[in-house]
Amino acid sequence: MRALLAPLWAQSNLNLYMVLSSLLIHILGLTSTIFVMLVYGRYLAHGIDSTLYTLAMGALIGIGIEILLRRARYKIAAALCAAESRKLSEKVSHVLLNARSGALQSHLNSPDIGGGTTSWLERIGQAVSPQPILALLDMPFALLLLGVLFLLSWELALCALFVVCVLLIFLGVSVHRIKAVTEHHQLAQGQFNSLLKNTELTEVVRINNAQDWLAQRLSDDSGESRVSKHALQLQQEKIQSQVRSATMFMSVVIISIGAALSVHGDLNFGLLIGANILSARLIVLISQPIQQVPTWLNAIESFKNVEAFLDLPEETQRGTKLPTYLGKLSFKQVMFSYPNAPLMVYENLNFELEEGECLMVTGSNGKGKTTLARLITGLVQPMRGSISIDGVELRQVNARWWREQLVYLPQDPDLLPGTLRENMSLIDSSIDDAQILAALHRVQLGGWIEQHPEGLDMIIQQRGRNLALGIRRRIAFARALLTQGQLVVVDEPLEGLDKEGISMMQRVLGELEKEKRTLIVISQFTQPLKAGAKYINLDERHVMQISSAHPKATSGSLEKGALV
Ligand SMILES: Nc1ncnc2c1ncn2[C@@H]1O[C@H](COP(=O)(O)OP(=O)(O)OP(=O)(O)O)[C@@H](O)[C@H]1O
Repeated sequence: MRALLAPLWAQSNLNLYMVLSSLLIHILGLTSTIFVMLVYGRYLAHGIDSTLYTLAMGALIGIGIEILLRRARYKIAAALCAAESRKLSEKVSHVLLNARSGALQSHLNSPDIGGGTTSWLERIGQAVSPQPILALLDMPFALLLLGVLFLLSWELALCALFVVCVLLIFLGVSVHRIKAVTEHHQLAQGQFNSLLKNTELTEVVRINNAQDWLAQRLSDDSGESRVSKHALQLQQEKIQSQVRSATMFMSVVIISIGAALSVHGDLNFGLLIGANILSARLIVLISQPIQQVPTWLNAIESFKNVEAFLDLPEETQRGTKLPTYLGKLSFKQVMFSYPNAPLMVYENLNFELEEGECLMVTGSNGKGKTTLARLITGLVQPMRGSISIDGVELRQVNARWWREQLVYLPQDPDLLPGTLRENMSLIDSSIDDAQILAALHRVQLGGWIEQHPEGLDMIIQQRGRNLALGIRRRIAFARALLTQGQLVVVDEPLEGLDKEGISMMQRVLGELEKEKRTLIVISQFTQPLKAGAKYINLDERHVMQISSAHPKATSGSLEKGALV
């Protein structure tokens, strides 16, 4: 809660101004009460018109100043809230861009996080906004009104206090109920939203004739979400109706007791009306922040999520940068499992590669080939054991520097929204068009780019999914080659490639090997190996050792020939 009220102590000078202006606003708020009392006491008693004009003018000036002060206070609060929201979203963006990928994915994929960073920030933004903040700032001034009411009539002040206490008890019960309803609503809404996202997979739905199935799920989940929303609205309406009833009840109590006091000569009529106005304002000041409770509950839950998110471990940016990386890589007793996954991916993985050596990694689907590439690239970290490069623990190494040492072709590469040029020079903005075109020629995309009307200015859409798979993989390979890294990791290098693409891949990998780069070729097909290449079969689940044996090629890879 303290964090949600951060704008209240963000900048002491502005906050002091807000507090002082609130004090003035509430003093000026007494204008109408004083006006009524004076009209009754002076004008009605003596009937002098100029007294009425003066009083009316004074009241109008008071109200005018109050309006101006409220407006200025609102603007300051809005600026402070916007600054706090900006700070928070910058922190969240920083974590999104720098947290360890594995930790980030498992956190965001967890079922009970309710929405994701955008909806967290949206809910927090609703609470960290001027209206709820000012309502809270105004609340203590209820004591000022109560004090003035005591000065006017202690009997009426006690009555008002009684009504306020009754109202607070009722509101307390409603707030308690609304807490449970809000939690349920957030959960139901989260499920509905995640299902809605799946409807974006329209082709899968159509190909599998899954319209009825999805429509039923959507209807069930939207029903659940609707029911919980109605329950929430009902509770909100209950709070508002309690406030309305309390206002009317307060009026009846004040007028009745006040009338009785007037009859006995203990209170004049002007005081009675003034007390009635004050008590109505009292209810407003007390109830305003309480009506914001659903917004705060929403935000508190989201804030807890954001706090856990901000605690995610970041990639090592301050770690060691080796003067040069020779290309050695070693895995020692590496154990790895994805968070919350029932099975270990590896229990004890060992291998060592010297500079310029070649390793072939194979294994059936799901045996951890891609995971091995993710461990090498530092996207995920081992639970036990060590990965070292040139004898230095990978954990200690600066993550950005390490990525510059890698030529990594993922199995399912993505491109980022932007131009092709921007995509090709992500790792180093000084890469020029000539270098990009040379890389594209190297993967035999020279003709393709020359024929394209926009050339390197072509806009990449849908993470590159609008491009043919083979083209996207070649672009990703060309982009990876631009790092000139010493360690080459290619995951299913032949996937999606045509005959020409396959011979390109064989040629380029051969060139890289001749350049003495260390090569890791990951493929579910046991490629015919070059003599001397090391080999790991991840199907052998126990201790996995390098073997120089020449595995038989599977039928899927026979015609493709040796990769390197
Ligand atoms: N992000 C993830 N969270 C949880 N489990 C995962 C995640 N990614 C992969 N896995 C699991 O880890 C295991 C190894 O997956 P991996 O993708 O490394 O296998 P693979 O050998 O590359 O498979 P394929 O041949 O199909 O590409 C699988 O059981 C998979 O379900």
